[in-house]
Amino acid sequence: MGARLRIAGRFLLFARRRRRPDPTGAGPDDPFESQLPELSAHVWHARDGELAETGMGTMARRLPAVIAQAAGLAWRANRADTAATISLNLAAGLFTAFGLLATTGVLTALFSAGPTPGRVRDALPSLALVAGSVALRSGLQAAAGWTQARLEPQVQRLVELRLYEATTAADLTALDDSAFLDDLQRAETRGMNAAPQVVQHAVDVLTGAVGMIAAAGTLGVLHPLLLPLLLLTAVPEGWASVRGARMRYATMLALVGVARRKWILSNLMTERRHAAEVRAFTMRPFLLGEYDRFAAHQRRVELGLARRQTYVKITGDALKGVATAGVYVALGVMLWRGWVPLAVAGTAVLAIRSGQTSLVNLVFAVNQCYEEGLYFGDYLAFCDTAEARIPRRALSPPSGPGPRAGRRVLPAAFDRIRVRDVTFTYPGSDAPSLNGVSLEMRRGEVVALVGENGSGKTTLSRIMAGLYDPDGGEVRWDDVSLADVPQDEVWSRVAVIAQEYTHWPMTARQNITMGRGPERRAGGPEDPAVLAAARASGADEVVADLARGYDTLLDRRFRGGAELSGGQWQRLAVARGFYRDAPLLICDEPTASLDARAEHLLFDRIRDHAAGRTVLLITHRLASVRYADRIYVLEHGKVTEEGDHDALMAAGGLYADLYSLQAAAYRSGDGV
Ligand SMILES: Nc1ncnc2c1ncn2[C@@H]1O[C@H](COP(=O)(O)OP(=O)(O)OP(=O)(O)O)[C@@H](O)[C@H]1O
Repeated sequence: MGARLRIAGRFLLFARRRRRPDPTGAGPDDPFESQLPELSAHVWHARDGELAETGMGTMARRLPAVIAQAAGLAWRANRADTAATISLNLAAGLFTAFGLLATTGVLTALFSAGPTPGRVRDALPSLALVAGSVALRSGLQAAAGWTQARLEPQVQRLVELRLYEATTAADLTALDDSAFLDDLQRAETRGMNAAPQVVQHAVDVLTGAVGMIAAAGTLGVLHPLLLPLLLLTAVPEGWASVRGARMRYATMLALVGVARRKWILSNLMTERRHAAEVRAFTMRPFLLGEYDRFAAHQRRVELGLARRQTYVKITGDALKGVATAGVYVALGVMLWRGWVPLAVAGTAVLAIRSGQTSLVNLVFAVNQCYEEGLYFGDYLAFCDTAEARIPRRALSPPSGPGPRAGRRVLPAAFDRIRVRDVTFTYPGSDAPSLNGVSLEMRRGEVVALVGENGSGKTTLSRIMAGLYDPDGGEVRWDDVSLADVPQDEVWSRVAVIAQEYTHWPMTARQNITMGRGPERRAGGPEDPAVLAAARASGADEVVADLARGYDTLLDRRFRGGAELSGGQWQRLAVARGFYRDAPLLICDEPTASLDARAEHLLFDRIRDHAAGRTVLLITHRLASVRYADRIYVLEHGKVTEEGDHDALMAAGGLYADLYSLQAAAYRSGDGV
């Protein structure tokens, strides 16, 4: 009963959605080119081909697969609840059929000859059977509703985990790929939520089908001609539902790019970190105007959808009315001709009504199951794509004492790291960002990478950190190539202080340990490693001013949360790098936000830190680079100069130019 009410409610919502007014007359076929040229790229319409497949035949063909997927998902989420949901629904259907057949007994007794009290008495046993089967059916349906309600959150959890497991392990370049990001958004915002819906609608399909079979079986028993009449009423309803689903899916696909742009713009207008710039650069009218442009387009497309859906619904309803009238006329003719007795005709009317209700539910559930199945299909396709983009060597073997055969281990105390002839092009880029780069670092050295903006320093550091795989060439720690080592093992041996680091919305301690260190017990001493890292980076001074010290939550969006300045955040980011205590420390512009004293101190600390370890330092502050053991100058993805400060100054190349420029600015006293 609950399931029926839910279906009926959803049907009303669905019908209401279809009946929205349409003042503009625009539809999803509107040319994007004329209205939103930036969204006309083929990537936004990459799935157009799929639409052509979505018809009644396609639905019939694909539905079993969708139901099988739903069943498999539910089975993995919880076997007992899945088995209970299916068997309880089947049992409820049996009792529906039984109740309908028992009704014939009631009507036969009531329409027989003889005095009324006697006829009523004769009908009582059948009546008791009808009442009993109705009560049992309701009880079984309620129990099925309960097990189904238990199942849905478990399914949701399963699909969420799969998606996030894939996105956090996928190759980093996947997240630079706009097609991947589009698919991710569709999978996350729509596809993932479709999973429990698919399971729910698959159960509704089962319930509707069982109810329908019960009614059809009863009609077949009563008179074989009645069965095709019932099925006739299904065709218009089915046609209208399938067309409606197809239109909605087409619209969703057409709007996916617009939805993503709107989402990006809404973030820009609501996120705290953009708020100051939005005001200072008077970007408000621009952002609002852009948002409205996309929203207006979306509204036009959706109104067009509502208009076309209304036509389809009206046509479907009219055809269904004609078919139902035909059924009753046929029943009348059968009665008139004496092919069926009155009691059977009475039961047939009940069975037809019950069958039609089940049919409406079934058609609606099939339609919803298919529609949600399309979104769920997007989710599954995305998960497959994302999982395919997890490098095969990404993760260490889950258990066991050592690496699997063929896997190498990075030497803990390496002598040297060699980058040999590394080439790398970002996906979708024409020009390589690195073109045959080679360099060498020995243990205990501070090696600096310098070069103008866009010369490839960050890209190279990411390859050395094992975040990107080079297209050509290799990185070796002694005789072990990074390509032969599980990525998570590389990451555990490298600490990166990134140029664009995250302001983790967590406590100051968690910002340093990033979930690695043991949580301090209340009142217990602070982890000495946290204290040492904070001292080395100057984060200890930041924490000393926080109301709850290391336990202070660093996010103003939460009550009691604190906010830090850019330089204070950077000190925490540096502390995070030191805390990891890895043999290779990569510092990409670690002092960009630091004041002069903190910067000077930090370069000293980095040199201290290098003792026994190795540091790759990327910075534009060339005064700090002069003490590096070796300096590599990158230009347009190639190493053009190499040596220590004195050698490079003597060479008189780009390094000498840049260094002299900075030094002159300081000497003249008017440089900034
Ligand atoms: N995610 C990306 N996708 C495509 N191209 C990228 C990406 N990141 C960087 N690039 C390109 O690669 C080249 C090198 O960029 P990289 O960030 O390595 O330079 P950089 O030397 O670190 O610059 P900066 O001094 O400004 O930090 C640039 O031309 C840049 O446009």
